[in-house]
Amino acid sequence: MLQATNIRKSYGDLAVLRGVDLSVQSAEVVSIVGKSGAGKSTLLHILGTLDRPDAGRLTIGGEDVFEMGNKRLAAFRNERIGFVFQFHHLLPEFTALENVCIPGYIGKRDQQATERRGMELLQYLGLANRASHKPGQMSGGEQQRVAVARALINEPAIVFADEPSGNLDSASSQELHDLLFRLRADFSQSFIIVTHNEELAEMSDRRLEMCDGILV
Ligand SMILES: Nc1ncnc2c1ncn2[C@@H]1O[C@H](COP(=O)(O)OP(=O)(O)OP(=O)(O)O)[C@@H](O)[C@H]1O
Repeated sequence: MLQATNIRKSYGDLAVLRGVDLSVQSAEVVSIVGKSGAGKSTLLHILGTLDRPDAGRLTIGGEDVFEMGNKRLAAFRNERIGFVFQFHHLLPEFTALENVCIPGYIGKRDQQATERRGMELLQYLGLANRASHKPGQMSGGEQQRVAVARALINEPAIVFADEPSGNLDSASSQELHDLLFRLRADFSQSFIIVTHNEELAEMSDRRLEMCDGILV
């Protein structure tokens, strides 16, 4: 599903990524841990095509992403990649359903089909009765599940999550972690998750550690 080879990135004299290799299969959940400043977010942004490396190759679903121009890459990102961040970044003036559907609207997908899938996802996540609520009317755990539905609306090849439970209490964290594994089981969804949560890292198929600019 994803193959990264010899990914390198420096900021000035600071070599943050020194040749990262990673391959992720369909329906695989991979966690990346490591101390603060180790380069985890830098790597996740590059694998998620939000940033370009200084060197290295990345294929997602067989497509060589850094060979694409910016416009094509933006369309590819919209269609094939989902993101879940620590802070859900929902738009406060839109309902839960509208927030979930935004990547579908941006990708100019059929509006009715997008909204039908959005409702199905909210139902799957136990949020059907929150569809017309705005983020401010929902709990932190509910908002983060809406963000997960938004990540899934375009049926991405892979979902990247940066500290997805970092801002949740322990019960909501547990619920979110269970949800990720349910999505893997039911939809063969692949995830790459940066986390400081050891419980989540231990549940994953592989727990990798960023250390001296490489993954071990
Ligand atoms: N745009 C940038 N310009 C310069 N230096 C940067 C930039 N982004 C990150 N860095 C530096 O690169 C290193 C890796 O940062 P990164 O955010 O990837 O670490 P991290 O492992 O995700 O840390 P944390 O666990 O604290 O989120 C840090 O030393 C950081 O200060």
